[in-house]
Amino acid sequence: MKTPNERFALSSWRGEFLDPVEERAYRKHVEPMVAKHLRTSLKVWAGLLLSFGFLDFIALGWSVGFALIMGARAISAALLFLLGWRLRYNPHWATSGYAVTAMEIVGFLLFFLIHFVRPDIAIWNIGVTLILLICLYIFIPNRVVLSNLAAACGIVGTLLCLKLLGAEAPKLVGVFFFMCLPTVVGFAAALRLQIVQRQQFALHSEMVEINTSLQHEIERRESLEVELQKQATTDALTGLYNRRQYELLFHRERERSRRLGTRLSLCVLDLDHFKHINDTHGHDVGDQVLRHVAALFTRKLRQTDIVGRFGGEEFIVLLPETDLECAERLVDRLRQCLEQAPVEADGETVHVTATFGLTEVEAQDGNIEQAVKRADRALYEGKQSGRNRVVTASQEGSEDRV
Ligand SMILES: Nc1nc2c(ncn2[C@@H]2O[C@H](COP(=O)(O)OP(=O)(O)OP(=O)(O)O)[C@@H](O)[C@H]2O)c(=O)[nH]1
Repeated sequence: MKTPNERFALSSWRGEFLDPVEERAYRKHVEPMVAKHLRTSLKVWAGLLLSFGFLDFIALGWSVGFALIMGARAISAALLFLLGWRLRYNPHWATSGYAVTAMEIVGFLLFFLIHFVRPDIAIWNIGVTLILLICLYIFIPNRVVLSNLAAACGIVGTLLCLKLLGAEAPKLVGVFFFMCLPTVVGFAAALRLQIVQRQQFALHSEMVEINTSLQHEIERRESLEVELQKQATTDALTGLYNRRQYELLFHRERERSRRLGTRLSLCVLDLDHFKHINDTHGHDVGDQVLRHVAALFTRKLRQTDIVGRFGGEEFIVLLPETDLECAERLVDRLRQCLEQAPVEADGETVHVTATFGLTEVEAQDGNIEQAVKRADRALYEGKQSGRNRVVTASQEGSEDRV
């Protein structure tokens, strides 16, 4: 794993990232903006080329020389427009810099023609070359190496043209130094700009990475919180509410039924001879039976009914908006369902029954314990009188239902 300093190290003379992966990422990042600016620059370049033809016409009139220069201008402008159009579909050409470098070299070659057709404006031609040299570093975005190459073509070509037109060595040396000046200035400015832009990109990338890892950390902590919350409120084996959570839900439901004046019933149930199931079929099968019971009750009851596991093989069901009579019918249906739905576990069929103790939550019940105690008493009676039955706890005593 590279450190940020290694990843974002820059070449001091190319002004590009030494790491090719980072350089590619940077170019991709700036591609749309660079391609847009380059397209505008190419249009301006082509417009200037064509409009300067007017000066040639004033100097040369309708002549072979004018036709040659205008032809060269028209070819250059057409190539510039073509490149601008292709950039729309290949925006990476802008950041790679090769296409525009080739265009500049072709442009220089056509420009050299003017030296021969209009030797009368040699000083003007050299002046324009000086401006072109500095423009190169703007036209080839983010690639000073390629700008240097195009500038070298421009300088060597201009000197060659002047030599062919008979310029002496001192003049050539003077022009050479003169042309080096904008080249050095353009190179230094572009290199500095390139380095600063890439440094900004490096900072931006680091920020994005830090943000992303922070986001992941937040998500991890959120899911951990959800998991902890689940562990704190539910029973790991059955997924039902545990005793602690059940007490909170009981209080909420009791308050609601008091406020709305509705009835609330509570049922405690205990599987019959569960120890025997464990001893005969093993603890794993016993666990499967507990899960089966939890799933069956959750499926058969309403969404508003609340099922919990109070530990061991004891379950509790809270039935909002249900009076004792309705609750008794409903719980007896549950009892029958359980009796008629044996558990298929590890190739064995295990018949399960349960005994249910039922009570209605009363106004004077301060907490769940009082209601559970009544239901437990009824449950105990049910166990005593033969199991697999619903026993209702009432003020006077308990009523049996088998
Ligand atoms: N497999 C399994 N067994 C459990 C779990 N919790 C408690 N038990 C077992 O449940 C059995 C409860 O046995 P008892 O309290 O004697 O009750 P019982 O055998 O159902 O008898 P009655 O309630 O009188 O019908 C014990 O053997 C416990 O070990 C559990 O999470 N998984």
